[in-house]
Amino acid sequence: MEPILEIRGLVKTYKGGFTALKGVDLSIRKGEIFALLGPNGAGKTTLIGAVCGLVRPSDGTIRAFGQDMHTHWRSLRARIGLVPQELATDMFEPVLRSVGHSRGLFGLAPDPARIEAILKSLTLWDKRNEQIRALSGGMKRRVLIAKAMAHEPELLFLDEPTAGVDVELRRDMWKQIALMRERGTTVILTTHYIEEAEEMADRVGIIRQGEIVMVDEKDAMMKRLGRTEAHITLKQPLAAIPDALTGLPVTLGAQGTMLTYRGGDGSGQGKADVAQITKALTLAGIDYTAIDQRESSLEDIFVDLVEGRAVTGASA
Ligand SMILES: Nc1ncnc2c1ncn2[C@@H]1O[C@H](COP(=O)(O)OP(=O)(O)OP(=O)(O)O)[C@@H](O)[C@H]1O
Repeated sequence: MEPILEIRGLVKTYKGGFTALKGVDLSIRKGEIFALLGPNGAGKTTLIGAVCGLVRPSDGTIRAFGQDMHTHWRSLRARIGLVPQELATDMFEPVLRSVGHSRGLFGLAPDPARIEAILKSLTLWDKRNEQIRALSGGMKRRVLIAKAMAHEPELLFLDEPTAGVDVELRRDMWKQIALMRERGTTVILTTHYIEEAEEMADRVGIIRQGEIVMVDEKDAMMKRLGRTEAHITLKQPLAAIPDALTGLPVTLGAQGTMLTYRGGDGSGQGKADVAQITKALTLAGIDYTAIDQRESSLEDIFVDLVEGRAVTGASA
């Protein structure tokens, strides 16, 4: 199936000469939730801006719904929604009018029933007659989502949808996003909250310094890059790593009382290795008092990738 969005060789060099995107390739599948993860300044907002017409690309092509965005701009842009990080306009408008107005901007006829349903689903209906500026930060964010949903986009970008919102609202938003996906909307969200990507995304892309360093199914990424880390506290210090552990990724701490294992591949190999280590220690008569073992999360994987430690490979 043709991707719903296909970005090829996208470059953005800002006026001052800074290149924020260095030839990005990315394909988004219809109906998926795609999380674009990256640290501050990685180029996430620039990438979204290029697709939504807020940033003029310096080079590259963007195709949406099988057509070139540059040549079919108006008709394609109307099918794309954007929830930006902040609301720039409309502060003095009442909620209902502002959200309703979003349809008109994209040339759609008014649909009060739909607007009512959206506002109710975001628990904004009671606030419909209030000016947006009078709402709390979290409520303002809901208004942004409502505005983006109002014109029934097939492809929806959410730029840091839950930055600075409380846990309850974050969970609410995740539910909203899941609902949109159920209705067939393709969702691309940017986030630095790894938890958000881990919770929501089907696929994850990691962007660093204007380059996509990895794109993969979330589950596959965790499996492929997953690691087990185990710290084994020994009763008596050792002078060297026991022979029985030769060949395993084990280090001995400076005091000789802590054996650390870092290895595995997310497939269970790590756990098996740790079991083998403890068995070998017991057989060698080496006592230990504690084992602290954990599997790496998407967060660890992300930090490794961003710091350039992990091997990259998968492509868009
Ligand atoms: N208008 C601009 N002129 C010059 N440089 C810019 C402009 N907009 C962004 N940049 C630079 O481009 C780089 C990427 O910025 P961008 O906002 O896309 O990153 P981001 O990944 O969205 O970051 P954040 O997570 O902080 O929102 C940054 O170094 C930023 O300073």
